[in-house]
Amino acid sequence: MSNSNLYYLFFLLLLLLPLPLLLILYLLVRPRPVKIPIKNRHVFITGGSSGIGLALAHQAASEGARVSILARSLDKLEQAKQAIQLSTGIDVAVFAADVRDYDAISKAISEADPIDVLIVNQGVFVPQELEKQELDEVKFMIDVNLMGSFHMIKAALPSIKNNRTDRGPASIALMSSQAGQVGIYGYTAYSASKFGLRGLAEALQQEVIADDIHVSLIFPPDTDTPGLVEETKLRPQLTSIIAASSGAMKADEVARKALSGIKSGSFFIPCNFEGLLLSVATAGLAPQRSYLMAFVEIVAAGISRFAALCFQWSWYGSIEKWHTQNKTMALWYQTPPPPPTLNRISPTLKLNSLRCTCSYNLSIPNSRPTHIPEPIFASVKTFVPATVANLGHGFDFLSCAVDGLGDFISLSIDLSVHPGKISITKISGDAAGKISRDPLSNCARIAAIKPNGVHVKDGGGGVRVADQKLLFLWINDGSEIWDLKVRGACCGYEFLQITADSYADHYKSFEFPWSCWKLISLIVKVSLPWKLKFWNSLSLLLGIAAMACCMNRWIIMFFLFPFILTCQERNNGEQKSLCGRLEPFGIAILF
Ligand SMILES: NC(=O)C1=CN([C@@H]2O[C@H](COP(=O)(O)OP(=O)(O)OC[C@H]3O[C@@H](n4cnc5c(N)ncnc54)[C@H](OP(=O)(O)O)[C@@H]3O)[C@@H](O)[C@H]2O)C=CC1
Ligand SMILES: CCCCCCCCCCCCCCCC(=O)[C@@H](N)CO
Repeated sequence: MSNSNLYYLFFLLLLLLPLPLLLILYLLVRPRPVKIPIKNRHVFITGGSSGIGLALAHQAASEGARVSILARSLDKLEQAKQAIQLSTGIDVAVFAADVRDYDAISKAISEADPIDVLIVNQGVFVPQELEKQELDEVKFMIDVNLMGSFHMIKAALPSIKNNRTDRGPASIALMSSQAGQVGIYGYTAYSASKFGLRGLAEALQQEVIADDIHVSLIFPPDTDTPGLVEETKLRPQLTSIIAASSGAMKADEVARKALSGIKSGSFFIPCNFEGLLLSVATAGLAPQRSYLMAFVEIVAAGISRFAALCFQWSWYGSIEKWHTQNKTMALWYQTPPPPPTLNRISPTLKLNSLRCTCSYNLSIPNSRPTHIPEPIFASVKTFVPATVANLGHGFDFLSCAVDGLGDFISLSIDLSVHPGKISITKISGDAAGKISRDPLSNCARIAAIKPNGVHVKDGGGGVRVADQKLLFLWINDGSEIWDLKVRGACCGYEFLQITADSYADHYKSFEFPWSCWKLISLIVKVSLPWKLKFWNSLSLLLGIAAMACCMNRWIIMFFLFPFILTCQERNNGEQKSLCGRLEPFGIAILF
């Protein structure tokens, strides 16, 4: 066979290579694919009175299933029942029982119809570092999330198995969490309880496959539920930071994904894109019914491990950053800084804006730690009310600090409050669009200042210069210049609004090279005739086009290289054909 044919064969093979693998996987995957209908079948949902469980109950009912829900509080169950009745017209059976009480749930199950789809969804989550967490709380999570699931399944199995062959395939779905696929800071107990469910599910699937029962594990990310609202109040900051790696979802969306996963009998049910990545990365020895997913798992194995390592790199980075900041914060509080001094450098003329501003340069003695703590807030919006609420007795002023990155916060002060006190009526923050999902990189923040004027809270500091009737704030490293704009007077303090200019921004206009450059560009702008500008732009465009052409050729050469060689061979070494003529050029570019 000639060389050129070999090349074609090679490319053909490259295209066809996946097909045999797909065929093998199609024959290989176990357990076999299955469809689990829910219409007219009995779906039993634990924790069905709130959040994800409630959303599941709603959807199952609206798809024509007979639904039962179980939870501890009868009140919440009744409310859920009414809500579902209202929206779907379907009557839901309710069972009040605690999953930790085996007898109570056995009784509930004996009263319920035979179960076709059991969704073990109840769960509790109290995030806390293990060192700080009470053992009672650890036990509580393991008891409800893991032991509770054992109780439910063991109690329900006879009801699920009963006459199964006449009733079609059944499902046992367990509500895990993405924190049940990867350990997350602050979730030692929670993650353990959810990882436990995976072992339970993998083993159980082998035990019940002969009874046509199909096990699913659902892995939601943070989901907007009453449970999550409670959880976020207690969450360590690092837990929030790391959990934010996966986008938050609505309970309805999670329920939709979960239900469709259950109906298709999937063993792993991820709920969002990050969840899909996680499921691929943690596939391990889990059963897989879908040959397509098995194919993805095999092909993406290497790259998903790489992605996982990137995530770990970023998480450990956040943890390190957080600890550094905490250490500095502690040091900061130990050594109260000497009061900063205020030097007026005003008025100054800014070349770039031709604006006359009155600036104060606040110099801070070097006795403080040089690394300035940066408080970490989830976002200005969520932080602000919390700060106001946390303002302890003795703080008579709450103000805001802005770093040099263009963040901006505005306050409204209640002028009717009598002198000596300031009452803030509104605070709004805008970190110039820079509020990111990583709170560590957010800079806008609030400082509360005690009457003696030098106390620092949350990394801010302030000084009251009584005779100038001015209250000044510094927050960052002291190298910044703050512009104070006097907009009104209140309680003897003569400002309402602070805007900040960063050091760099402020001085940019005075630095020689910068001014010089500005001057030149101004001259060029004003004096360059339009014709010249036109030819300039044209030559630039031509340059870009030429570059693009080169790039293209490079890419073409790269892919066509083997073909070019074949062409050359076909021409008996004479470089007559187009390919032949291009070849030396291609080689030149390639090397
Ligand atoms: N929300 C989230 O961000 C995520 C949640 N999950 C998991 O999803 C599941 C549901 O969470 P979510 O909807 O947020 O939680 P909610 O707190 O909103 O609802 C929990 C449900 O479980 C019930 N429940 C709690 N403890 C028991 C118990 N001991 N016995 C019986 N029922 C109980 C509750 O009712 P009652 O209090 O009346 O007993 C309620 O119906 C949990 O397993 C959770 O771990 C997974 C990933 C993310
Ligand atoms: C290839 C690798 C991809 C990696 C993606 C990583 C994403 C991990 C995020 C984990 C989020 C955990 C949320 C737990 C939510 C939860 O269960 C609590 N709210 C309690 O209910």
